[in-house]
Amino acid sequence: MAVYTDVSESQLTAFLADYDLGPLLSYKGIAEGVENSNFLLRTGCGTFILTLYEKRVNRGDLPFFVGLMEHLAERGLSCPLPVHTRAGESLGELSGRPAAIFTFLEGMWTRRPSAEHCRAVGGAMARMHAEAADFRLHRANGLALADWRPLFDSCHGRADEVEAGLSDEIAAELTFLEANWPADIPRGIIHADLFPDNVFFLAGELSGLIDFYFACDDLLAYDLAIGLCAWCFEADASFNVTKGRALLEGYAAVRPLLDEELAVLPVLCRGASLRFLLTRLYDWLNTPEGSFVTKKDPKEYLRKLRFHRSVDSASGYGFDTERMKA
Ligand SMILES: Nc1ncnc2c1ncn2[C@@H]1O[C@H](COP(=O)(O)OP(=O)(O)O)[C@@H](O)[C@H]1O
Ligand SMILES: N[C@@H](CCOP(=O)(O)O)C(=O)O
Repeated sequence: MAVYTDVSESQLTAFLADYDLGPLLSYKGIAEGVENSNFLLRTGCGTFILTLYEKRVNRGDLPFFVGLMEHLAERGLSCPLPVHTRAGESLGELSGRPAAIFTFLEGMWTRRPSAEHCRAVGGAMARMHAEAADFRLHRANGLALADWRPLFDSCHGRADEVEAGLSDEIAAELTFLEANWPADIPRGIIHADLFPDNVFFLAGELSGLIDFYFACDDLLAYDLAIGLCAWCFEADASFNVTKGRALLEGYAAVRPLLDEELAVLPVLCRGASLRFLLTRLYDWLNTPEGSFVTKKDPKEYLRKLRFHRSVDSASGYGFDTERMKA
């Protein structure tokens, strides 16, 4: 359960006094997510999400995140909208943390993604990339290649507590990625955390995207690599090529992929795996015992990383150039 900061009824009532949302009826911590504290909030005006921003979110980035959600919603992409105070503010302070209230998005995330879910996610990701292209704000990726080594340095001494030899394996992977990371492929604003728990479906249709708090400027195909990692593996760590093909086809139907992007997909997937391996490793070693959060397993991403090392072209992810041209 991700609630790092407690909120008392009197604090919340005082916070809500700036909004036109009617009286507070109830609120409770949400048992999902790992980054921020989220509460399901019911007021006289309906159901909302209250978010208190925690460790990895910089205050200075909040206008980018909130503005991006507003921009995408204006373009017809379904995502939470910040609720404004009577004074027009979308960000405030609650229990010593930056805080905001968002509209509630109907739908549920899927625990068992099918190929059709993957196709829908690919399409939504490509639409997000296209619609965000003219968003006025920018944000460098705070978890890009250059940030992985310092993150590793902060926990490499204890990495072997998770698996023997892990420290050496990560060090070798970092060296490979630093020497082989692509540069000259299309860039833009990416979601950077489009995992199944951040995509809602309702009656079988994709109903919206949430959790834009890693969104940033980066390689568009890196978002696809994150998607392949997050959506297309089975519980036994095998890669499902049918799901991979569906995700890539769903994306390419909206924004065709360049040969240069397809060529570097295996490297981008290795990078995406290492990025989530490292943040999970850091959290695994540093989250205090007794915290109200379900820690995510770093070894899941070690297994994914090892798979990507065996792939040498986009066809290994199911991409079929002839089929896409047909
Ligand atoms: N706008 C929203 N509408 C409905 N549910 C939401 C909304 N925002 C968050 N949630 C719920 O809160 C959970 C955690 O939100 P998320 O943004 O993923 O948190 P974190 O930033 O901590 O990862 C989601 O899995 C979802 O159940
Ligand atoms: N998706 C990341 C962790 C970030 O969690 P989220 O709740 O913000 O999606 C992972 O799986 O490691």
